[in-house]
Amino acid sequence: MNPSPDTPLDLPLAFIGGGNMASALIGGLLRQGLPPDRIEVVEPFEPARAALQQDFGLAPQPAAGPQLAHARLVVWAVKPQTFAAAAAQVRPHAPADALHLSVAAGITTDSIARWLGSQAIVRAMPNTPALVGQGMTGLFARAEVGEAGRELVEQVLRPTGQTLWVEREELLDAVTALSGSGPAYVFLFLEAMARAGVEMGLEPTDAQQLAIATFQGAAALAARSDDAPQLLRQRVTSPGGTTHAAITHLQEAGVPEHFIAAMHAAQRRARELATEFGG
Ligand SMILES: NC(=O)c1ccc[n+]([C@@H]2O[C@H](COP(=O)([O-])OP(=O)(O)OC[C@H]3O[C@@H](n4cnc5c(N)ncnc54)[C@H](OP(=O)(O)O)[C@@H]3O)[C@@H](O)[C@H]2O)c1
Ligand code: PRO
Repeated sequence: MNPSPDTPLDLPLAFIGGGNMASALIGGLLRQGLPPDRIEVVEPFEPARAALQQDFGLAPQPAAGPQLAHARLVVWAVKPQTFAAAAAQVRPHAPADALHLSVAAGITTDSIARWLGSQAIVRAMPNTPALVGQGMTGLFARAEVGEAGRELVEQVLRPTGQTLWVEREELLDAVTALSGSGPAYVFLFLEAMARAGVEMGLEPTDAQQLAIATFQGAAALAARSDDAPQLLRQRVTSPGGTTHAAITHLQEAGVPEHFIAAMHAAQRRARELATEFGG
């Protein structure tokens, strides 16, 4: 279980839950050359099973059973609310030495270890741009997970975008508030910018193109530049100009503070999920 980065992944995997996040990861694995018959999926929702079959040629099953007996890696892509019940169904069938990778928000590795009777657990917090290979995933491994296990997880996630390991598990709640939920903040801004553009007379498709290209361009500039975002912002803001008018309006309305408070709310919710559903 120690594949090099260039070796195509070829080991039996199981996904528990076959919804949005599972599909993003499975798409990446198949693009890497993993044969579809190496992937088992447990997914009780029939339309989700049909989509996995049609999109990826998989044969998902509605319930856990002997099909999980050979899984080397078990990926947990169920909602926090259903994790405990799913773990009780899977535990009798998953191999004792399998590595477990959870993408569930909030649910701690202590809870998962208790539910599964295993210490070999990595927690991941991906985001939906994983679907187009531009995701950002925060990772935390329990002390019992060795280097080979970490490398396996990185290989599974490589086609979905970037990864970042954190040393303390609680930091995953901050990752969740920032990059896990983050695409929704960006989409909210995109909606508002495009709506304003339409109010000012632009065609909806033109407004959308302008808004999306602006996000892509600004993000690419920030990623490639050595300068801080604050300096990049100042370069757009001519004294007494249009940007100054807009930024002044946002600051007077307290938008930056509200935005920071919103992210703290997301972090708090991640902690609440742990206590509500990790018992
Ligand atoms: N979406 C995101 O942006 C995002 C980002 C990072 C992390 N996550 C995490 O990823 C996890 C999955 O989120 P998602 O957006 O992919 O949700 P989703 O699309 O609803 O997928 C979860 C799937 O799990 C199925 N399921 C429920 N009980 C099950 C069981 N006992 N065994 C197997 N499968 C079961 C659900 O079926 P039913 O619909 O029938 O219940 C559903 O199809 C969550 O824990 C979330 O915190 C999501
Ligand atoms: N989607 C999940 C949620 O909203 C976790 C981060 C993104 O709870």
